Amino acid sequence: MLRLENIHKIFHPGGINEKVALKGINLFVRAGDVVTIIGSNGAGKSTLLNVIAGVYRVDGGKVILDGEDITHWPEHIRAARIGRVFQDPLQGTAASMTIEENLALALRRGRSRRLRPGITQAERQLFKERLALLGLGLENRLSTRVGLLSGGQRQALAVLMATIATPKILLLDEHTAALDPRTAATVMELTERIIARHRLTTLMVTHNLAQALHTGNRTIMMHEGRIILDLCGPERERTTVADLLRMFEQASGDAFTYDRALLSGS
Ligand SMILES: Nc1ncnc2c1ncn2[C@@H]1O[C@H](COP(=O)(O)OP(=O)(O)OP(=O)(O)O)[C@@H](O)[C@H]1O
Repeated sequence: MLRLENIHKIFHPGGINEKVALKGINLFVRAGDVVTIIGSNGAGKSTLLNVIAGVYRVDGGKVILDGEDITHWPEHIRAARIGRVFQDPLQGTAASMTIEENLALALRRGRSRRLRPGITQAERQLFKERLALLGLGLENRLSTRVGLLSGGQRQALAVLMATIATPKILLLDEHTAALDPRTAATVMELTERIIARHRLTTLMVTHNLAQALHTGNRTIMMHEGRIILDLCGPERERTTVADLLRMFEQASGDAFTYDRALLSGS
């Protein structure tokens, strides 16, 4: 489904601030895989998602999505195939637009740059059905401006927006990290439900090591621009957070340092 071949990304090449953020990433993600991504600060996790989404051009390597070489496609063209949710609830939704306008934009993303006048009855029905699945009562508030919603409601809407056109791949970049723990748990539960319902191939960056192990079917660990660990199957099932930290130290020769990491849990 997604194949990354020898991806290199260098920021400010040749300058005094040169930073090699990705150093030859090779990754094959099968259709339906839900891969969690963990790693220390500055490991390259967000850069990796940005390279897949087309925010950053690569300095070497290929991005192949569903058999198509999308390495040189611009971000807005990839957007029709790639759903994305960011850490900041303000980033994925437009505050001054209503819930249904946001969903209409998401549904038409990458297809037409114009917002067609009006929203059809069939679209409105679809929005209501999908919003009802969130269980937050938003299906009765289609004309509410998104700026009036809570952070959690807004992030739940962002997940719905990223998935309403059934993307080939869903990219989640610490999308619950800015929420309080209870709201984060609710949004995570909704996210898992949506992924399962549409069997979405997903890459999810998380700072929560326990969550990384119990969400999805595979966990990769990054450090200094490389993938240093790739866990799936029975080996992953047996792995605890303490094992992960030990594995990190063995593979990187470093202590795991991550300012937002949640290390508790098994
Ligand atoms: N736009 C940019 N310009 C210059 N350097 C960048 C840019 N984006 C990221 N970097 C650098 O590239 C490296 C990887 O950053 P990235 O944000 O991908 O790491 P990360 O694993 O997501 O880190 P964290 O979990 O701390 O957010 C870091 O050293 C970072 O400072």
